[in-house]
Parts: sequence; structure tokens; C-alpha cells
Amino acid sequence: MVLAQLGGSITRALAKMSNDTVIDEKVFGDCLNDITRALLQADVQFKMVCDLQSNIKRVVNLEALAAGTNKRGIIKQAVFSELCNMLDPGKPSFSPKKGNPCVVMFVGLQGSGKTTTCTKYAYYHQRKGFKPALVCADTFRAGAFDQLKQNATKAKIPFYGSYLESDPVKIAVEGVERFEKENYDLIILDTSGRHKQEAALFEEMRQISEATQPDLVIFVMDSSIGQAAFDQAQAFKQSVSVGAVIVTKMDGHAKGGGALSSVAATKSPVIFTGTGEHIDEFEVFDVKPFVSRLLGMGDWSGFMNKIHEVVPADQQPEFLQKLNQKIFTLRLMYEQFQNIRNMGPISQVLSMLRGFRAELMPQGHEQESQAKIKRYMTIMDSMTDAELDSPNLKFMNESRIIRIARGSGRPVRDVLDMLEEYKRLAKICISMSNIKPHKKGDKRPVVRNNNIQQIINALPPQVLKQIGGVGGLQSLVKQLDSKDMSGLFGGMPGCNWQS
Ligand SMILES: Nc1nc2c(ncn2[C@@H]2O[C@H](COP(=O)(O)OP(=O)(O)OP(=O)(O)O)[C@@H](O)[C@H]2O)c(=O)[nH]1
Repeated sequence: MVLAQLGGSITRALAKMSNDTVIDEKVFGDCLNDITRALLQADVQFKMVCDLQSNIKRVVNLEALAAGTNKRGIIKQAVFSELCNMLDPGKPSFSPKKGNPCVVMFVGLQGSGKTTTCTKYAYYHQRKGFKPALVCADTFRAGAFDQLKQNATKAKIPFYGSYLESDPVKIAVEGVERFEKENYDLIILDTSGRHKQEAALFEEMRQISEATQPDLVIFVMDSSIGQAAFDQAQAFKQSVSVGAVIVTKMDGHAKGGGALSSVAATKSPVIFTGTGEHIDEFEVFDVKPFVSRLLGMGDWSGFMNKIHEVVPADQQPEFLQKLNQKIFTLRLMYEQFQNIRNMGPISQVLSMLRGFRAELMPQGHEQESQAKIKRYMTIMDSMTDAELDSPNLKFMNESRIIRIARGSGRPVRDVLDMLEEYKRLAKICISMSNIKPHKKGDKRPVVRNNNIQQIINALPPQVLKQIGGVGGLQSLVKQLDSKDMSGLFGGMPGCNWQS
């Protein structure tokens, strides 16, 4: 069961309550049993699941609730809070400060992704203005130094290691001393792993830790290890003082439970997750947005941040201004496609929005959507400026369509598809054209009620369904009302109109 499926199962367990007119102990009990089953199937440790269940039962006292209370809402809130508590050890981990030299030591089993993650961690901080350096204290695996060297060189991060020295403690101490002298403020120590938890590995870790006195020890855990996660994390914690966890390979077929279990075992927060083999496939881990996304409740701030990251602020008003003049050209559509592609995998972006659970956008489907966008952009690359900037398709006659198809090397059917997509998007965008960029402190709603019906009419039915029907759309609009709207159009139209 991959993480998205865990989220899907919990969401379904909660949604099932909507079919019941009365929320009594039986309905509540069934819902909790479904959630328990989903968590166990996702490899969350048995004891943790039992604790979660009894905590929710303690918080939700149906008998004590007055008639008319929103019991479904209270149950949902309790599930949300308990999942957050599971992932939140209650204390933040040590966080490096620019200009204050510190040593961060990475530990974990062989193949967990330690070496890759050290470089990702260094690269992430380098981009934030730190001066990181890498030390390879892994003398156990032949090739470990070469791997670190290769990664570090690619990311232009200084490194230290030795082909000849066999004592990892000596290398670690020399590396730290050297980089401290050279005023590096984030010295990262990569240590050896073993195929399994062994006394020799733990002894080596203890010695390196004693000799270098790291400010933070990060335990790197492969998310696919399943039920073994709790014991493994605990064994590392007992040997060195683990202060944070990084869960890797979250992009694979991992059962999400490992992440939850490792927090409980180490009483340390997950600080990042690895989401691929590349250096920038590395995400800051925040408990609440993570659980929100898991439950399909949406991570609005993450979504807006993503949009602000890719849609230059100075382009946003121009876009909204054009919409206000009820102009939606092919060029605007092209620019929006570019924004979507810059935002990263569509499912990742969509999963930040309420109702767009990642499981609705499975891997295969996502690739299809991305390919479609790329295809449409290739077709538009063969259009003239006049065609791209025209406010409508009246001039788009047969000979132009054939010319564009030939120019882009695509069949005429694809050009017609793209034009259909454009018409649909234009309808949606123009129907939302009363939206204005919100000024700070402006409390007025950004979408007026009479627009909602227009939006509903304009949305393709499957998109409306994915948003969660009329109710989902209304709550999305409510979210828009309370947030800064500028930039929304950088991503929203077309996000999923493709599917
Ligand atoms: N898909 C995916 N692969 C990852 C991720 N992190 C690491 N890997 C891959 O996992 C494999 C093992 O990673 P390493 O960094 O060599 O693992 P290690 O823990 O340093 O191994 P030792 O040095 O032997 O202890 C490599 O092929 C990495 O590219 C991730 O987040 N996602």
C-alpha cells in the first residue's frame, strides 16, 4: 500500500460516515476499525495504532456531545490531530545557523540512501546560503568515497575522504578539523552502513560520534522497510543520540507507515523526505501539510508557495488584467502550461489542493497528462504570433489547422484536440474573470457567489467530481476567499483539465 493509498483508505473511512444519518457508537467504531486496518496495512507499528485508536476514543465522547453538534467534523478533527501527534515528537530538531559552524552526522543501514541524502542535504543548505562541506567516513563499502566525490563534484560542494586510510574515526576527525579551519559552517559526515543492524556498525558510529561531537545526528531510513522501521530506528537511537530522521524513497512503492513509526521510535522529527534519486528530489517535511495532503484535505499554503515560486509576481497582475478584459488567448494558455510544467509533477501539485488526492492522479495518468501538455505546447510552437495573440478562434480555418499540424509534426486530430482544450479553458478562465489580485488586508471575498454557478457550468464534469462536487468547489472558493489569490491562475486552470 503506497502512501497515497493509505490517505485514500483513511479518507474513505471518514467519508463513509456521510452515508449515515445518525452518528452513533457503531458508526464511529466502524470508522475507527477501517482507519486502524489502513494504518496496519501501511506498516505502522501495532502499538502505535492501538494508542491512536484509544486517543481518538478518549477525545470523541459521542454521548457527551449536545444534539446538533457536528459529530462527523469532530471525529475528522480528532483523526487529523492524532495523526499529527503521531508524527510530531513535540520538540524541534537542531537546525543549523548560517555562519555558526556545526557538524551533522548521518547514520543508517547500507543502501538506505545515506550518501545520496548527505549530498541532497548539503545542496539544499548551499542554496540557502550556507557553506557546506562533505566528509566521507565510510571505509566499509568500497566505492563509497567515489560516490560521495562524484555527487559532491556535481553539486560543487567541497569534500574530504581517503582511499588509503581504513580508520573511519581518523578520517572523520581530520575532515571536520580541516573544514572548521576553512570556515565551513555545515560539515556533513557520511558514515558506513551495514546490511543489517550489527554490533560493529553501532560501535563505529559511537566512536565517530564521540570523536567529532556532532551537533545533530540524522538517521536515514528507507521508507520501504515496513514493520521493521520501528525496531531499526530504535536500535540506532540506542547507540547514538539521533536528533532527526530523513525518510528516503518516498517516490517508490513505500508503505508510508515507516515514517510514522520512526518518529515514535526515535522521538525525533522527520525533517526531510527523499523523493527521487536526483539531488533536488528532496522535500522539507512539515507534519500538518503532510497529514492534510494524506487525507486529501489540501495543503493550501504549499500550493500557493509553489505557485509563487514559478509565476513571477510581475506577471500575475498582467494575467488577471487580461482575464478581466475577458481575453484568453492561446499564448496565455501556453504560458499557463509552462507554469504548470515548472511546478513539478502534476499529482504533487494537485495533492496540495483539497479534493485532488494523489491517488486520483496515478503515475500512469500523470505522465499522460504531462505528455499531453507537452504535445499541445509543441503544436502551439508552430503557430504564428497573430494566431497566438488572437482573442478567439474565428480565423482558425482548415488550411491554418493543416499548416500547424504539418509544422508541428502532429496529426490534425491533435491540433483539434488542443483547440478544444483551449475553448474549455477560456470558458473557465473568463467565467472566473472577476477575480482580482488581493491587496494585503483586503477582506472582501475574491470570488463572488454568482460566479460559482458559472464555474460549475464551465467545468468539465470529471473535473468537478475531482474537486469534490459542488460542495468541494464551494469549500475551495472559501479557501480562496481567505487567502491571497494573486497567482492562483498561474496554476489552477489546466492543472487537471487535461485528465
Ligand atoms: N528512488 C529513490 N532512490 C533513492 C533515494 N535516495 C537514495 N536513492 C537510491 O538508493 C540507492 C542507495 O543509495 P546510497 O546513497 O548509495 O545509499 P547508502 O545508504 O549511502 O549506502 P551505503 O553507503 O552502502 O551505506 C542509490 O541507487 C540511490 O540513488 C530516493 O529518495 N528515491
